[in-house]
Amino acid sequence: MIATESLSKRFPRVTALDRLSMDIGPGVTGLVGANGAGKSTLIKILLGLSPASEGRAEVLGLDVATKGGEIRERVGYMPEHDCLPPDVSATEFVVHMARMSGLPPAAARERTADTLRHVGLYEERYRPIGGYSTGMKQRVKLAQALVHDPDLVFLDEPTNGLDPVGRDEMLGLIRRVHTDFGISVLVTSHLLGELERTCDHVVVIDGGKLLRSSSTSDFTQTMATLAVEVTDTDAHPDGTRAVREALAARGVTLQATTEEGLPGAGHILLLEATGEETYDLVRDTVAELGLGLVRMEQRRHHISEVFKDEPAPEEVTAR
Ligand SMILES: Nc1ncnc2c1ncn2[C@@H]1O[C@H](COP(=O)(O)OP(=O)(O)OP(=O)(O)O)[C@@H](O)[C@H]1O
Repeated sequence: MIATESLSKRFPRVTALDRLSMDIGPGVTGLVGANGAGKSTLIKILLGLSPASEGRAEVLGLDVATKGGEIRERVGYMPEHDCLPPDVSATEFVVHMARMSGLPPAAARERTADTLRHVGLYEERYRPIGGYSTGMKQRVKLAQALVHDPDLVFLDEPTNGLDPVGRDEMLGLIRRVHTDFGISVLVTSHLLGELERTCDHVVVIDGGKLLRSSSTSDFTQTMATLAVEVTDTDAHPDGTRAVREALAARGVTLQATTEEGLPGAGHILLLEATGEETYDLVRDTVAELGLGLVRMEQRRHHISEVFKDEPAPEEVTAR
């Protein structure tokens, strides 16, 4: 679907992409990187909107340097920032975008209604966009990216500005773009955790360089960290320590880091989760010690935190 070969983009003061080589197949792929990693720059080059300084890239087998127009006919794009006209309705806007991509009027109206229904905006479709919530605006942006039935969509930070429920809904919608319509997706985020749940494949970039490109299952195996926080009791005045010792005796790998927990509770224990059985083991251990479980959650990693110590590979093509 997407292939880049030693792709670089240099601005006068910054190298936004640095010899990036990767190969992305069909399905839902996450492009993860901290702010400024080069995600939006890569998307603009892949759409043929901005020239690369060096190297080459193909989207759907088309060279981005010469076939930008054809690429944009077959690829949908949801930009990161708010770019919606406030005084028109979702229907008017999406019909307009469908017409811009070449659909005749009747087909544009029909596809708009279908797409707005799919993104969950059907009831609200005649209200002006200016009165929409952030989540609704993100859905309009998603709808306009899908309306011309592309083979592939680029979604730039679609969960930005959303609360946890809105994020989950958007991630579910993105998954269905692929499962219901067979459209492949490249979705960017600065949170690896949320893409783990949605994507088949994850590409991580940092400072414009490729850090890693692998299937999501490979990631989750190495990344599943469980954060556990317990209360103290008279019998166990340092509850965290008691749990740590009991879990270590049961063969659970504990990570060195601890951090402050909620007021009144102990410190946070970080441990490696190998699967559902780790959750059961923690719950049973805490109960046997007579402690209260304040929280047990899978850690959502901030990408810069996870990868800051890893050396960047010279050139990696993983797929
Ligand atoms: N037109 C431009 N002129 C100069 N520098 C730019 C330009 N566009 C991007 N950059 C720089 O290139 C680097 C990569 O930016 P880019 O927008 O691609 O990052 P990003 O990963 O998409 O992050 P964000 O999510 O914050 O947009 C940044 O240092 C940015 O300041």
